[in-house]
Amino acid sequence: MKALHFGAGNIGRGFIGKLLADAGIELVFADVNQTVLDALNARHEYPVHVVGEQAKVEIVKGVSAVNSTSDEIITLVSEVDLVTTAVGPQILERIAGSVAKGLAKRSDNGNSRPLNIIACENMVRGTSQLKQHVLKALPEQYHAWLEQHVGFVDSAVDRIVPPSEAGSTDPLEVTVETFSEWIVDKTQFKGDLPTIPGMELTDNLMAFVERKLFTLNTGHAITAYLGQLAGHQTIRDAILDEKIRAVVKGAMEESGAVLIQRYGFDAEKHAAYIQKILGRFENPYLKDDVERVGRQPLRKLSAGDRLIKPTLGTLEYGLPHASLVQGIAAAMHYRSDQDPQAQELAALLAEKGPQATLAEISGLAADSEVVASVVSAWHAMA
Ligand SMILES: NC(=O)c1ccc[n+]([C@@H]2O[C@H](COP(=O)([O-])OP(=O)(O)OC[C@H]3O[C@@H](n4cnc5c(N)ncnc54)[C@H](O)[C@@H]3O)[C@@H](O)[C@H]2O)c1
Ligand SMILES: O=P(O)(O)OC[C@@H](O)[C@@H](O)[C@H](O)[C@H](O)CO
Repeated sequence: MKALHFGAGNIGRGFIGKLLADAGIELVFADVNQTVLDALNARHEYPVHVVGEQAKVEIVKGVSAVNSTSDEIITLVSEVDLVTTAVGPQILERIAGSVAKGLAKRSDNGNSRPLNIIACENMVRGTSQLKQHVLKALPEQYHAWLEQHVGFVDSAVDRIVPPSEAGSTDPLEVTVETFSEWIVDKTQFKGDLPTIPGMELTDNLMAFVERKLFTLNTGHAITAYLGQLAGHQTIRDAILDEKIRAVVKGAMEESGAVLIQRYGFDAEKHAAYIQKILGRFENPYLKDDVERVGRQPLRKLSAGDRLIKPTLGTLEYGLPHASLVQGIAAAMHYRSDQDPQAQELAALLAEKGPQATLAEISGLAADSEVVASVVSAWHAMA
């Protein structure tokens, strides 16, 4: 079996690529970072530091890499059995063009072996969104062929992988926590279901996607935003701050109450899930900056993402949302010189003020009670 994985970044090297290579799949990474590409092609292996009480270094072997903007992608897509991505939600549209060209070539070549494509991004049904971008770029004459031979499989992916420690000189080295979870929608595959140790199959993906994104990522983002406001550099320092921890736990519980109503989760098990996540944020072996976790605040404040979607759920079911409101207000205070979305957020706030800015980014009604609560929390935090 051969796979093409877009994005040789933290989660690409530290989780998805590692699982595929460990399963004996011939793996080619596609990326745009020339340093990483050159190192992968020079060494064909890299170290993964799995940190925890019993730290170990695992070597991922037998990998190679191509530039994601080169025509090699087209040939690879026409040949491989599996395409995965971990590039960031905003990049999916950018890779869709070459994926579409590769699919057209695959069809022209008469390759009717099933191909499955799995986007491993922090978003709800990211692969389905990639499919829409691919369909837009693919001439209509190939659409029926695509429906017959290409599976677009949605997934939920969970493993905290910060960038390597400052001071590391190896561009390929990656440090990961022990925990990992990759859950894919088994109803969307074409051909036989693959057996890849570490990849779990489900027919109830939405529950898992929302459970992960609206618990871990909701809490993670709020830890980052409140952490930055309180002057903490890392997620660990922030979550060890009792005031922050109370809001983060409160927000995960508020979001959890929505998930319990929506998906019928067991309340006790969900409380244990939250507790475990708090422990993961505290991990003394990982140095995860609030700036990584808070990155791209406009994405994180959008209607379908980790802050607004759970809040909409509380409105739908008439449930409390005071901690989520604190988290949204803190997100609107996020600043980073490295992050264009943080700059855009600051510019919008300066131009339009908090009420109009929040309404524009999140889709919430400007005159709603919840927007008024966020605005007042935002002023209080300033
Ligand atoms: N790091 C984590 O803890 C984690 C965990 C779960 C999910 N995720 C998700 O995985 C995705 C990637 O996150 P990350 O933390 O690995 O980010 P990252 O920045 O470390 O990696 C992204 C990689 O994509 C590459 N890239 C950018 N444009 C590209 C293109 N056009 N073609 C191919 N590659 C391109 C970048 O060069 C980089 O190597 C995001 O959607 C993120 O939400 C991350
Ligand atoms: O990757 P983002 O920007 O969507 O979110 C930042 C972190 O919350 C995220 O990368 C987590 O580390 C990850 O989702 C853990 O599974």
